Amino acid sequence: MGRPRRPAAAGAAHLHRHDGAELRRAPPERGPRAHRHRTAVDRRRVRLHDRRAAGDGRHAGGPDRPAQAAADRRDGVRRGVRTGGVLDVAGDADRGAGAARRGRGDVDAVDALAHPQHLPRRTAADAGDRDLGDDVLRRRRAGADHRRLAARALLVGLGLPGRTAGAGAVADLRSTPGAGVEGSRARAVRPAQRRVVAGGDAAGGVRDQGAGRGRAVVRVRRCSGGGGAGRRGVRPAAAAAGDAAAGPRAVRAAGIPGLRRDEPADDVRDDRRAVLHDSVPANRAGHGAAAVRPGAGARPGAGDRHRDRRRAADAPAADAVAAVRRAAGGGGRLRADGAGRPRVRPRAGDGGLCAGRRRCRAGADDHQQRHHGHRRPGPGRCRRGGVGDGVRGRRRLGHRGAGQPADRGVRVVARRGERGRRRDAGAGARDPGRRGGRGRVAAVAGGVRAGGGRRGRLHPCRRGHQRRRGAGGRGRRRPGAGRAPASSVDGGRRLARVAWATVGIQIAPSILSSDFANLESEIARLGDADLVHVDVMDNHFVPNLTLGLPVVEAILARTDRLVDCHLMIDDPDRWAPGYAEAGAHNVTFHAEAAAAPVRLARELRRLGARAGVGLRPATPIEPWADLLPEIDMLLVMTVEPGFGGQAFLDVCLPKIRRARELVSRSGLDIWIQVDGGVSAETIERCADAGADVFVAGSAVYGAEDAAAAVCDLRELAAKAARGH
Ligand SMILES: O=C(CO)[C@H](O)[C@H](O)COP(=O)(O)O
Repeated sequence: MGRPRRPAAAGAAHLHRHDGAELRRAPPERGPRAHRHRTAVDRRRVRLHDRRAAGDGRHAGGPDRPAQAAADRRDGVRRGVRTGGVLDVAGDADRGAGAARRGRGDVDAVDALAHPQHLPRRTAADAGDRDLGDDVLRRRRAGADHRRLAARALLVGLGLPGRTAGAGAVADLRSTPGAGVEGSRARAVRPAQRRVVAGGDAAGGVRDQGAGRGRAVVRVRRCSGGGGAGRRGVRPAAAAAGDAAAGPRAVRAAGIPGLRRDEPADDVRDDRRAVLHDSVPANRAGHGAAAVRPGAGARPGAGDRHRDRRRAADAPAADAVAAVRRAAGGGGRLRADGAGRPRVRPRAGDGGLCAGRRRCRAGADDHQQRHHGHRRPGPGRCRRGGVGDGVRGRRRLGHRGAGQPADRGVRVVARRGERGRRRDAGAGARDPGRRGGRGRVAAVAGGVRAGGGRRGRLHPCRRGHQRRRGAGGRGRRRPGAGRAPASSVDGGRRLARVAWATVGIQIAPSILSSDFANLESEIARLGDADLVHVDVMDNHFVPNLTLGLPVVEAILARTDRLVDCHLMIDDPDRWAPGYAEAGAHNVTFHAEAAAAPVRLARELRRLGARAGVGLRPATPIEPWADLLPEIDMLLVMTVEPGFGGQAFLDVCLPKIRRARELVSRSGLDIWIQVDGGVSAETIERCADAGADVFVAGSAVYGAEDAAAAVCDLRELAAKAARGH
């Protein structure tokens, strides 16, 4: 038996949806049968309509909207914003208002601007309360074309779980007296003028002020706590755990038009903020608007400091938006040009001894007598003049000046009779701390050959086996130049003769093989080592766990050696800058782990470190050919990274050769470092292939005399390199 037909439409209530479609419903019949045919929404709507028709004073003359529905709608909008969007995201829309009310961002959210069919469906009950949402959406859509790329990023950002993306826009719709954008002139506007300047960051919020009073402004405010904001100032290590659960670190480019590559989640959030910010008319982009500039997001730990600097340097909001757009499109980044990287960090003193002494195996007084002709040098006499003042924690001076062509200064070997007198090279002088820099070291008969850094003479350990390396690649000995005397340990007398050398060969002992319980003394016994190689492993990128930033900071505080950080970790985009900021001389991240290597390299340089890129044995060098100008060092792994003491992989030698060819052809001065299984047996092969920085762990710390091992390795490498 069929269902009884509903009564004819005569007398039916006429309701209209917000799009104008008429809703025809049966008149409010009383009785159980009629109720069975109504949805819950229908029941409520019709009941309210009946009440209104009956002259219920509460709704007389008001919009066709029950108070509860208005509250629901407002709640929906609020939650839509909270999920990082302006309104409901597509997934929520498809699931209906209920889902939207739950305020969940959908990881697969699609671009609502590009696909209007995904705009949220609204019920008639919502129609009267659509002003805020529709207005915002309309404006967003109108402006979508010219900022499509960023808008996509925005909507990708919507897909980030609420804890991260959502926290970026904690909405707070309250009926409080209206005010403009926080920090700017407070003023009320008509509903049609509403604009969302939402986004902000984890510390930002959106407040619809005066909703329901005919005046509404969405207000950006800063607040502490909540979401990512609560992590501001927390050390990265602590934040890591939270973030691991918080959401993706990168937004996959695949399938997302406009995204050319995987983007770090943080950057996408920045883009999202920029887009939202862009919806603020220029004439209203006051201080409050500046609060949502890109980069205002809550990245924990060291990132905050970078961001704060960027923020301080940011131009007006419109410029910032443009910059972010550029960044989204072309891999650019809000950064300085990298020139004149300031790098200041505390350096430990050496108790009045020169750097050469620290590399010399002779006793302190013997060293002074033999190499300086006196028992104790005055400050500033030695190669690292000024450093050895015995003052712990003093800041290193003499940073490379802005615009200086990196490290081209020539070291000076003092002439006889000029001992202790430093020859300053003027503005082009290299940072004395950058001994291992890309420059050359030269001493020429009769005096200074070229404007060099503030150097003393070379320690004997380094003479005679240094080679010159031209800007065009691996250098040959300079024609006509004599070899440094085999034995110049004569108090400096022979230094009046020709002696030139370069710093082409560098030995970087890896503390991975040292006694971790005595790191300070283990580093102190490295003799003439150029760099201290620190292997940071996270048990994700490699199956081993070593140490992290706090230990590196401790090392930096206790040695004036140059620290070379090799980050074998996931997500270096996030963590590597912290090492640069801490004062590491060189920070190497792995090509296989970085989401945006160019951006990261630029950031590292901006922070004053050299940027290195590491390649596992199976990772080709060729894709990096065009990116060489962005980096300072290529690290060719000659073992699978993770552990010391492994056997050298000869199969990696061709890659070292190809790397050297590429670098030579580029005309750039880029170090080529080898790491893994480097020993007295293998170092010559590496040097012959073109490497110039050699990491050695077990070969140095496994030796009885670590300092002697360093000298021996250098000697072998230099000999092999001289063949070039
Ligand atoms: O990065 C490394 C391991 O992943 C180490 O630096 C390297 O292995 C040095 O150790 P050894 O010289 O003993 O091979």
